[in-house]
Amino acid sequence: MKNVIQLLDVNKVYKTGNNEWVALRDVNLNVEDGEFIALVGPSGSGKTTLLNIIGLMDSPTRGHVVLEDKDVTYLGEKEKSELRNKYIGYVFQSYNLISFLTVYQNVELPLVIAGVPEKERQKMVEEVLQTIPGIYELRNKRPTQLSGGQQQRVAIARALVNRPKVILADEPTANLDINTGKAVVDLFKKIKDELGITIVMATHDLEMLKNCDRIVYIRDGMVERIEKNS
Ligand SMILES: Nc1ncnc2c1ncn2[C@@H]1O[C@H](COP(=O)(O)OP(=O)(O)OP(=O)(O)O)[C@@H](O)[C@H]1O
Repeated sequence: MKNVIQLLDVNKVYKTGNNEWVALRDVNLNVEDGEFIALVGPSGSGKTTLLNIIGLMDSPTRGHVVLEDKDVTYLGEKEKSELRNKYIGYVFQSYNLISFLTVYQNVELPLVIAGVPEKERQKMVEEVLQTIPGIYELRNKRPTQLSGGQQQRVAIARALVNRPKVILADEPTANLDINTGKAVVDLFKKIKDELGITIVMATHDLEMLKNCDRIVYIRDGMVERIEKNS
């Protein structure tokens, strides 16, 4: 199987004043095309830092990030942002929907930013609203009129709309009750199975691991162990 993401000896050191904090130490990880990976670890272990580095929102202090055979570690900002738009969809704990836009407009926004013509946008938004169960009928509502689970589904639709290769999800179930959280993880599994999209999800909730292919345990910025899910 082809690797979509490779992390090679990735280190991240944050400097604040005279203090240094090593957030990631020599992280090596390969993610295969179409895999569903969970990053698990306690608060402060480095999960968000790792997702930000994979998602080209932050750079490692040392080491390399390779996306589909291309070393992207030291690309310029412009190239990184182009890759981000075309390659990666993000899902956050707090949904990050824009409150004065409708569901439809929130999902459409990445396409507006990417300059996709209106006709094509309409087709792509309609398609993704139909792919994610239970949100098509909400398309004219605003985020504040939706439940947490519905908002997260809209955020997932927004992450999917530009047909990314990879979805990065940072604690996507943390604000949801257990059943709604499990439904969101089931949805990731469906997206992986039906669309072949690679998913990397950070979570500290061991109840959310059932659908994952591999579980990467992170502790103190290091990969402690990797387990295959049976
Ligand atoms: N910009 C920053 N400046 C300094 N230290 C930082 C910065 N961002 C993160 N850190 C530190 O790096 C460590 C890893 O943080 P990170 O957010 O990646 O952990 P996490 O596993 O995602 O935690 P949580 O589950 O609480 O979100 C933490 O100790 C954090 O305080």
